[in-house]
Amino acid sequence: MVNGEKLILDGNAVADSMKLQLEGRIKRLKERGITPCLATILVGDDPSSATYVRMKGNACKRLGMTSMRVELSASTTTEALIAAIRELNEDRSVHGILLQHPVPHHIDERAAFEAIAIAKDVDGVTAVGYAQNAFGYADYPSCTPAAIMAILAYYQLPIGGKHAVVIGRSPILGKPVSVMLLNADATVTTCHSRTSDLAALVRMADIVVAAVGKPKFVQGDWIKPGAVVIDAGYNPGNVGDVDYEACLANASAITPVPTGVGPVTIATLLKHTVHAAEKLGG
Ligand SMILES: Nc1nc2c(c(=O)[nH]1)N[C@@H](CN(C=O)c1ccc(C(=O)N[C@@H](CCC(=O)O)C(=O)O)cc1)CN2
Repeated sequence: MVNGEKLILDGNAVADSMKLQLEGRIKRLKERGITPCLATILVGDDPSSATYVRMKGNACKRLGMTSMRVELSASTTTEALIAAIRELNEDRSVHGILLQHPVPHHIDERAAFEAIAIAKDVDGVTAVGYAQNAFGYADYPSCTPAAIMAILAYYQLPIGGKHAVVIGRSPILGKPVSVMLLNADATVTTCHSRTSDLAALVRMADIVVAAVGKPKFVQGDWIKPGAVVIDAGYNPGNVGDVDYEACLANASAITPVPTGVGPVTIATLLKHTVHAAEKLGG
């Protein structure tokens, strides 16, 4: 979509084109008696997480895939969560496993992520998955970073030789998207809470990726005229990490929230699950 000279990067259009490409693959799997199945694990009762998990289940259903929902109480222990993950690792009907982040604070989330079998790590959260992504050959790179790359590719926005500034260094977003942009030949600066003069660094960026988890954090006057702005924020109330209207004034292209990175994240998860079903079979 074009707004004046601005390109509004439409995540629904990208997601629809990805899902269209999956239809034939799912049909062929079903002819072999295999229905791709995503297992989602939700721990606790965070309403946003419950919404995202429900959206993932619904997206599976719409494409003729199945989903298995595991819901554990907020008082679940790390050990009980790992036991549930190991059961799913052994279940031949399950092709992909997604542990919804965040989990309650008393749980060792890293240990739980590491319990996911690499063959079923369709969310790209294990250390092995992360390392494979860093070397550029992961089957299943983390979904939101892969979604960001898919949006840039769909709109043919050049990455090579560009200066990308990533705001955030989380293990499933900021770090992996930094390495993916680096592998696509960008010069990457990864910023975080201890970065000094963040605004000055962002002003030098050709591509800005906001992955900080703070509503409307990125200010319009931080954006260099003509920069591409990707908002990977998902704060309560469907508010992104970017002050959209203010950043739109300077950007050449920008993702909105909602309907930007979010739908492509889910389409990426489906794509990874179909790929896992093709590899693992029934
Ligand atoms: N294990 C994981 N946990 C989390 C991930 C992840 O990739 N793996 N990402 C985020 C949130 N997230 C998926 O889980 C997510 C957030 C938002 C959307 C989305 O499509 N949002 C819609 C609007 C939603 C609404 O209408 O309520 C949009 O942007 O249009 C998808 C996925 C945290 N945890």
